[in-house]
Amino acid sequence: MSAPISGKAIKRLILYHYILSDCLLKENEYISSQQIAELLKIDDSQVRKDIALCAASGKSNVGYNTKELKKSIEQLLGFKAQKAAFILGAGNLGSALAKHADFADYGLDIAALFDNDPAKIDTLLNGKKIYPLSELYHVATHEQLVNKRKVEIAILTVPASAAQSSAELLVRAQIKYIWNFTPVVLSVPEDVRVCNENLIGNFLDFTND
Ligand SMILES: NC(=O)c1ccc[n+]([C@@H]2O[C@H](COP(=O)([O-])OP(=O)(O)OC[C@H]3O[C@@H](n4cnc5c(N)ncnc54)[C@H](O)[C@@H]3O)[C@@H](O)[C@H]2O)c1
Repeated sequence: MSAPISGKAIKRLILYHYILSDCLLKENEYISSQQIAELLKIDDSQVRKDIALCAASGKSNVGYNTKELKKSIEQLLGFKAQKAAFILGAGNLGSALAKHADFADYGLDIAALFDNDPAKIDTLLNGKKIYPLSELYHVATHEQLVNKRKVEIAILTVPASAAQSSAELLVRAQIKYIWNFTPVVLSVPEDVRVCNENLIGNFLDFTND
């Protein structure tokens, strides 16, 4: 089995993918690692090392075929493999994420949303139904039995006060990956992975010179 790709490499590869998508729009057939490195203000050798992970090969003097390299990155990062997710908390953030069209391009399909506001329950958001949180287990089971897909990802955008109890419901519904936007350190079993998303942390990191 090949070694897992580091988080930093994944983030750089996604930036290369943005650049390649832009090149394709501009009908640029080739791009060199140097051009990518200059755009991102990083080392050319780093770009070549990352691209080597996709087993893509360039042509001397012209560089990489943009279409092929974009496809190789998509294969490497599994953009085409469909991954279904639930959103818990259909408020400002949860709604914005549910409407984010780009998720589908990266293989992330929002299967359903959950909330506890009676005014939101049974309404549709971007074509996806909002269920009461009490139906989480039932909807997860239905997805598995009827729609033949296991939803293992959840995006947590409830208020902080509801974060831990929601995480416990997610664990019971066999969710294995929680993308946690709440400002709460969740306590979950070891086999459940939590990614804590923190815009303020990123902002402070970025402005902390
Ligand atoms: N990670 C970040 O950088 C970042 C940025 C902004 C907001 N946040 C966090 O994201 C969360 C959502 O923020 P928002 O602005 O969308 O809030 P919001 O109030 O607009 O939305 C919260 C939603 O959760 C629902 N809700 C409340 N209690 C619930 C429960 N027990 N079960 C199910 N649903 C419940 C509410 O009805 C509402 O629809 C908050 O925890 C906030 O702190 C994080």
